[in-house]
Amino acid sequence: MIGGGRIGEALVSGLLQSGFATKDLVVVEKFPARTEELATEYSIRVTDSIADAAEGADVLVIAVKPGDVDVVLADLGKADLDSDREKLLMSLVAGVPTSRYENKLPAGSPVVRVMPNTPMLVGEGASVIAAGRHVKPDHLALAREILESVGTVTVVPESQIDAVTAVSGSGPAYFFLVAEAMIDAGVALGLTRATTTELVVQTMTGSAAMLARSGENAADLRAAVTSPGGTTAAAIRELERGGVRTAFYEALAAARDRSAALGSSGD
Ligand SMILES: NC(=O)C1=CN([C@@H]2O[C@H](COP(=O)(O)OP(=O)(O)OC[C@H]3O[C@@H](n4cnc5c(N)ncnc54)[C@H](OP(=O)(O)O)[C@@H]3O)[C@@H](O)[C@H]2O)C=CC1
Ligand SMILES: O=C(O)[C@@H]1CCC=N1
Repeated sequence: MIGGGRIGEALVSGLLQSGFATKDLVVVEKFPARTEELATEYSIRVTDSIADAAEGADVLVIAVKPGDVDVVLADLGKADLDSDREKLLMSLVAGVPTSRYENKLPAGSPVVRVMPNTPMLVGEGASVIAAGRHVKPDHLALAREILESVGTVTVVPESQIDAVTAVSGSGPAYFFLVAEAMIDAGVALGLTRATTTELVVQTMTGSAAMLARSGENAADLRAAVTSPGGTTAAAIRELERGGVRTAFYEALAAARDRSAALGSSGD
Protein backbone atom coordinates (compact mmCIF):
# COMPACT_ATOMS: atom_id res chain seq x y z
CA MET A 1 0.00 0.00 0.00
CA ILE A 2 1.75 3.17 -1.17
CA GLY A 3 0.21 6.10 0.76
CA GLY A 4 -1.06 5.61 4.30
CA GLY A 5 -3.57 8.45 4.36
CA ARG A 6 -7.31 8.27 4.91
CA ILE A 7 -8.23 5.93 2.07
CA GLY A 8 -5.08 3.81 2.46
CA GLU A 9 -5.84 3.36 6.15
CA ALA A 10 -9.50 2.58 5.42
CA LEU A 11 -8.47 -0.29 3.12
CA VAL A 12 -5.77 -1.59 5.48
CA SER A 13 -8.15 -1.52 8.42
CA GLY A 14 -10.95 -3.18 6.46
CA LEU A 15 -8.63 -5.89 5.14
CA LEU A 16 -7.29 -6.69 8.60
CA GLN A 17 -10.80 -6.82 10.04
CA SER A 18 -11.80 -9.23 7.26
CA GLY A 19 -9.00 -11.62 8.19
CA PHE A 20 -5.93 -10.57 6.15
CA ALA A 21 -2.74 -11.36 8.06
CA THR A 22 -0.68 -8.40 9.28
CA LYS A 23 2.43 -10.01 7.72
CA ASP A 24 0.82 -9.81 4.24
CA LEU A 25 0.47 -6.01 4.28
CA VAL A 26 3.20 -3.39 4.05
CA VAL A 27 2.47 0.34 3.96
CA VAL A 28 4.74 2.98 2.45
CA GLU A 29 4.22 6.34 4.10
CA LYS A 30 6.55 9.30 3.90
CA PHE A 31 5.21 11.35 6.83
CA PRO A 32 7.09 10.09 9.97
CA ALA A 33 4.36 10.81 12.55
CA ARG A 34 1.84 8.98 10.39
CA THR A 35 4.23 6.01 10.01
CA GLU A 36 4.41 5.66 13.76
CA GLU A 37 0.63 5.97 14.13
CA LEU A 38 -0.16 3.26 11.54
CA ALA A 39 2.49 0.83 12.81
CA THR A 40 1.21 1.14 16.38
CA GLU A 41 -2.49 0.97 15.53
CA TYR A 42 -2.35 -1.99 13.12
CA SER A 43 0.89 -3.85 14.05
CA ILE A 44 1.95 -3.85 10.39
CA ARG A 45 5.25 -2.96 8.76
CA VAL A 46 5.36 0.68 7.67
CA THR A 47 8.34 1.92 5.69
CA ASP A 48 9.29 5.08 3.85
CA SER A 49 10.92 3.12 1.02
CA ILE A 50 8.85 2.13 -2.00
CA ALA A 51 11.63 -0.16 -3.19
CA ASP A 52 11.68 -1.96 0.17
CA ALA A 53 7.91 -2.56 0.17
CA ALA A 54 7.54 -3.36 -3.52
CA GLU A 55 10.26 -6.03 -3.58
CA GLY A 56 8.44 -9.33 -3.11
CA ALA A 57 4.96 -7.82 -3.36
CA ASP A 58 2.33 -9.40 -5.60
CA VAL A 59 0.04 -6.39 -5.54
CA LEU A 60 0.91 -2.69 -5.35
CA VAL A 61 -1.91 -0.41 -4.23
CA ILE A 62 -1.43 3.29 -4.96
CA ALA A 63 -3.28 5.53 -2.50
CA VAL A 64 -1.53 8.88 -2.79
CA LYS A 65 -3.03 12.15 -4.01
CA PRO A 66 -3.17 12.59 -7.80
CA GLY A 67 -0.31 15.12 -7.70
CA ASP A 68 2.02 12.57 -6.04
CA VAL A 69 1.54 9.78 -8.59
CA ASP A 70 4.45 10.78 -10.83
CA VAL A 71 6.88 10.74 -7.88
CA VAL A 72 5.66 7.27 -6.90
CA LEU A 73 6.06 6.03 -10.47
CA ALA A 74 9.57 7.51 -10.66
CA ASP A 75 10.50 5.76 -7.37
CA LEU A 76 9.08 2.46 -8.68
CA GLY A 77 11.11 2.93 -11.85
CA LYS A 78 14.31 3.44 -9.83
CA ALA A 79 13.66 0.44 -7.57
CA ASP A 80 15.52 -2.69 -8.60
CA LEU A 81 12.48 -4.95 -8.58
CA ASP A 82 12.46 -8.65 -9.37
CA SER A 83 11.32 -8.55 -13.00
CA ASP A 84 10.26 -12.23 -13.04
CA ARG A 85 7.57 -11.60 -10.48
CA GLU A 86 4.54 -9.98 -12.07
CA LYS A 87 2.92 -7.30 -9.92
CA LEU A 88 -0.66 -6.18 -10.21
CA LEU A 89 -0.96 -2.44 -9.72
CA MET A 90 -4.23 -1.19 -8.26
CA SER A 91 -4.68 2.58 -8.33
CA LEU A 92 -7.20 4.12 -5.94
CA VAL A 93 -6.31 7.59 -7.19
CA ALA A 94 -9.13 9.80 -8.48
CA GLY A 95 -8.86 10.94 -12.05
CA VAL A 96 -5.58 9.33 -13.09
CA PRO A 97 -6.11 6.96 -16.06
CA THR A 98 -4.52 3.52 -16.34
CA SER A 99 -2.61 4.71 -19.44
CA ARG A 100 -0.59 7.10 -17.24
CA TYR A 101 0.75 4.13 -15.25
CA GLU A 102 1.11 1.86 -18.28
CA ASN A 103 3.28 4.43 -20.05
CA LYS A 104 5.77 4.52 -17.16
CA LEU A 105 5.77 0.88 -15.98
CA PRO A 106 7.51 -2.03 -17.75
CA ALA A 107 5.67 -3.04 -20.96
CA GLY A 108 2.65 -5.25 -20.38
CA SER A 109 2.15 -4.29 -16.69
CA PRO A 110 -1.39 -5.01 -15.49
CA VAL A 111 -3.10 -1.94 -14.00
CA VAL A 112 -6.56 -1.90 -12.43
CA ARG A 113 -8.15 1.46 -11.68
CA VAL A 114 -10.29 1.41 -8.57
CA MET A 115 -12.72 3.95 -7.18
CA PRO A 116 -13.30 2.94 -3.57
CA ASN A 117 -15.14 4.78 -0.83
CA THR A 118 -14.48 5.22 2.88
CA PRO A 119 -17.31 3.00 4.23
CA MET A 120 -14.92 0.12 3.47
CA LEU A 121 -13.54 1.03 6.89
CA VAL A 122 -16.60 -0.75 8.32
CA GLY A 123 -16.84 -3.43 5.62
CA GLU A 124 -19.55 -1.55 3.70
CA GLY A 125 -17.49 -0.05 0.89
CA ALA A 126 -18.65 0.32 -2.71
CA SER A 127 -15.62 -0.20 -4.95
CA VAL A 128 -15.75 0.14 -8.71
CA ILE A 129 -12.98 -1.30 -10.88
CA ALA A 130 -11.91 -0.77 -14.48
CA ALA A 131 -9.31 -2.82 -16.32
CA GLY A 132 -6.26 -1.37 -18.02
CA ARG A 133 -4.96 -2.67 -21.38
CA HIS A 134 -2.92 -5.58 -20.03
CA VAL A 135 -5.34 -6.84 -17.40
CA LYS A 136 -6.33 -10.51 -17.72
CA PRO A 137 -9.32 -12.18 -16.03
CA ASP A 138 -7.04 -13.49 -13.23
CA HIS A 139 -5.88 -9.95 -12.40
CA LEU A 140 -9.45 -8.67 -12.27
CA ALA A 141 -10.43 -11.63 -10.07
CA LEU A 142 -7.56 -10.83 -7.66
CA ALA A 143 -8.56 -7.14 -7.45
CA ARG A 144 -12.14 -8.22 -6.86
CA GLU A 145 -11.13 -10.68 -4.13
CA ILE A 146 -9.15 -8.00 -2.26
CA LEU A 147 -11.89 -5.37 -2.47
CA GLU A 148 -14.78 -7.75 -1.76
CA SER A 149 -13.31 -8.29 1.68
CA VAL A 150 -14.32 -4.69 2.47
CA GLY A 151 -17.61 -4.34 0.55
CA THR A 152 -19.17 -4.66 -2.89
CA VAL A 153 -17.30 -4.57 -6.22
CA THR A 154 -18.70 -3.41 -9.58
CA VAL A 155 -16.83 -3.57 -12.89
CA VAL A 156 -17.25 -0.77 -15.45
CA PRO A 157 -15.39 0.40 -18.54
CA GLU A 158 -12.76 3.02 -17.66
CA SER A 159 -14.74 5.68 -19.57
CA GLN A 160 -17.32 5.58 -16.73
CA ILE A 161 -14.94 5.95 -13.80
CA ASP A 162 -15.16 9.77 -13.55
CA ALA A 163 -18.96 9.52 -13.28
CA VAL A 164 -18.64 6.71 -10.73
CA THR A 165 -16.28 8.88 -8.69
CA ALA A 166 -19.01 11.54 -8.53
CA VAL A 167 -21.60 8.99 -7.35
CA SER A 168 -19.91 6.57 -4.94
CA GLY A 169 -16.37 7.88 -4.45
CA SER A 170 -17.46 11.29 -3.20
CA GLY A 171 -20.94 9.98 -2.26
CA PRO A 172 -20.33 9.40 1.47
CA ALA A 173 -19.54 13.12 1.85
CA TYR A 174 -22.99 14.05 0.50
CA PHE A 175 -24.69 11.81 3.06
CA PHE A 176 -22.53 13.15 5.89
CA LEU A 177 -23.44 16.68 4.80
CA VAL A 178 -27.15 15.82 4.85
CA ALA A 179 -26.71 14.21 8.28
CA GLU A 180 -24.89 17.29 9.58
CA ALA A 181 -27.60 19.62 8.24
CA MET A 182 -30.45 17.51 9.69
CA ILE A 183 -28.74 17.35 13.08
CA ASP A 184 -28.30 21.13 13.16
CA ALA A 185 -31.91 21.59 12.05
CA GLY A 186 -33.12 19.27 14.84
CA VAL A 187 -31.11 21.25 17.37
CA ALA A 188 -32.68 24.45 15.98
CA LEU A 189 -36.09 22.88 16.74
CA GLY A 190 -35.06 22.46 20.39
CA LEU A 191 -33.95 18.79 20.49
CA THR A 192 -30.69 17.94 22.22
CA ARG A 193 -27.73 17.25 19.90
CA ALA A 194 -27.44 13.73 21.34
CA THR A 195 -31.08 12.87 20.69
CA THR A 196 -31.20 14.38 17.21
CA THR A 197 -27.90 12.66 16.25
CA GLU A 198 -29.23 9.27 17.39
CA LEU A 199 -32.45 9.79 15.42
CA VAL A 200 -30.71 10.98 12.25
CA VAL A 201 -28.22 8.09 12.25
CA GLN A 202 -30.92 5.45 12.76
CA THR A 203 -33.20 7.11 10.18
CA MET A 204 -30.39 7.02 7.59
CA THR A 205 -29.46 3.43 8.46
CA GLY A 206 -33.09 2.27 8.35
CA SER A 207 -33.83 4.11 5.10
CA ALA A 208 -30.72 2.66 3.41
CA ALA A 209 -31.70 -0.83 4.59
CA MET A 210 -35.22 -0.39 3.13
CA LEU A 211 -33.80 0.82 -0.16
CA ALA A 212 -31.40 -2.15 -0.28
CA ARG A 213 -33.83 -4.84 0.80
CA SER A 214 -37.46 -3.88 0.06
CA GLY A 215 -37.23 -4.22 -3.73
CA GLU A 216 -38.97 -0.83 -4.07
CA ASN A 217 -37.39 2.19 -5.71
CA ALA A 218 -36.50 5.46 -3.95
CA ALA A 219 -39.42 7.42 -5.45
CA ASP A 220 -42.00 4.87 -4.24
CA LEU A 221 -40.47 4.66 -0.77
CA ARG A 222 -40.53 8.46 -0.51
CA ALA A 223 -44.16 8.58 -1.68
CA ALA A 224 -45.07 6.04 1.02
CA VAL A 225 -43.81 8.45 3.71
CA THR A 226 -45.59 11.44 2.17
CA SER A 227 -49.16 11.51 3.56
CA PRO A 228 -51.61 13.76 1.67
CA GLY A 229 -51.49 17.26 3.14
CA GLY A 230 -49.06 16.05 5.80
CA THR A 231 -45.72 16.95 7.34
CA THR A 232 -43.48 15.27 4.75
CA ALA A 233 -45.18 17.06 1.84
CA ALA A 234 -44.59 20.37 3.65
CA ALA A 235 -40.91 19.51 4.11
CA ILE A 236 -40.38 18.25 0.55
CA ARG A 237 -41.94 21.42 -0.85
CA GLU A 238 -39.30 23.44 1.03
CA LEU A 239 -36.47 21.14 -0.16
CA GLU A 240 -37.64 21.49 -3.78
CA ARG A 241 -37.92 25.24 -3.33
CA GLY A 242 -34.32 25.22 -2.10
CA GLY A 243 -33.34 23.50 -5.35
CA VAL A 244 -32.04 20.34 -3.70
CA ARG A 245 -32.63 18.11 -6.76
CA THR A 246 -30.93 20.54 -9.17
CA ALA A 247 -28.13 20.98 -6.66
CA PHE A 248 -27.41 17.21 -6.84
CA TYR A 249 -27.37 17.25 -10.66
CA GLU A 250 -24.92 20.16 -10.59
CA ALA A 251 -22.83 18.71 -7.75
CA LEU A 252 -22.33 15.33 -9.40
CA ALA A 253 -21.49 16.95 -12.75
CA ALA A 254 -18.92 19.16 -10.96
CA ALA A 255 -17.36 16.11 -9.28
CA ARG A 256 -17.25 14.18 -12.58
CA ASP A 257 -15.57 17.16 -14.32
CA ARG A 258 -13.10 17.60 -11.46
CA SER A 259 -12.14 13.92 -11.66
CA ALA A 260 -11.43 14.29 -15.37
CA ALA A 261 -9.39 17.45 -14.71
CA LEU A 262 -7.33 15.73 -11.99
CA GLY A 263 -6.43 13.08 -14.56
CA SER A 264 -4.99 15.58 -16.96
CA SER A 265 -3.26 17.97 -14.54
CA GLY A 266 -2.89 16.06 -11.26
CA ASP A 267 -3.25 19.35 -9.35
N1 LIG B 1 -10.68 9.99 0.81
C1 LIG B 1 -11.57 9.36 0.06
O1 LIG B 1 -12.75 9.20 0.42
C2 LIG B 1 -11.16 8.79 -1.27
C3 LIG B 1 -9.90 9.02 -1.80
N2 LIG B 1 -9.56 8.46 -3.02
C4 LIG B 1 -8.23 8.69 -3.57
O2 LIG B 1 -7.28 8.16 -2.67
C5 LIG B 1 -6.08 8.89 -2.75
C6 LIG B 1 -5.63 9.27 -1.35
O3 LIG B 1 -6.64 10.11 -0.77
P1 LIG B 1 -6.66 10.38 0.79
O4 LIG B 1 -6.33 9.11 1.49
O5 LIG B 1 -7.92 11.06 1.07
O6 LIG B 1 -5.43 11.40 0.89
P2 LIG B 1 -4.40 11.61 2.09
O7 LIG B 1 -3.70 12.88 1.83
O8 LIG B 1 -5.10 11.37 3.39
O9 LIG B 1 -3.39 10.38 1.90
C7 LIG B 1 -2.31 10.33 0.99
C8 LIG B 1 -1.10 9.83 1.79
O10 LIG B 1 -0.07 9.44 0.91
C9 LIG B 1 1.16 9.96 1.44
N3 LIG B 1 2.13 10.11 0.35
C10 LIG B 1 2.26 11.08 -0.55
N4 LIG B 1 3.29 10.83 -1.39
C11 LIG B 1 3.83 9.65 -0.99
C12 LIG B 1 4.93 8.86 -1.45
N5 LIG B 1 5.67 9.26 -2.48
N6 LIG B 1 5.19 7.70 -0.81
C13 LIG B 1 4.44 7.33 0.23
N7 LIG B 1 3.40 8.02 0.73
C14 LIG B 1 3.09 9.18 0.13
C15 LIG B 1 0.74 11.29 2.02
O11 LIG B 1 1.72 11.80 2.89
P3 LIG B 1 1.85 13.42 3.05
O12 LIG B 1 0.59 13.87 3.69
O13 LIG B 1 3.07 13.60 3.89
O14 LIG B 1 1.99 13.98 1.64
C16 LIG B 1 -0.55 10.92 2.72
O15 LIG B 1 -0.33 10.36 3.99
C17 LIG B 1 -6.33 10.12 -3.61
O16 LIG B 1 -5.74 9.95 -4.86
C18 LIG B 1 -7.85 10.17 -3.74
O17 LIG B 1 -8.25 10.61 -5.02
C19 LIG B 1 -10.42 7.67 -3.72
C20 LIG B 1 -11.67 7.45 -3.23
C21 LIG B 1 -12.16 7.97 -2.00
O1 LIG C 1 -12.42 14.17 -3.05
C1 LIG C 1 -11.67 13.45 -3.73
O2 LIG C 1 -11.00 13.92 -4.67
C2 LIG C 1 -11.57 11.98 -3.42
C3 LIG C 1 -11.98 11.13 -4.58
C4 LIG C 1 -13.32 10.59 -4.24
C5 LIG C 1 -13.47 10.91 -2.83
N1 LIG C 1 -12.49 11.63 -2.36
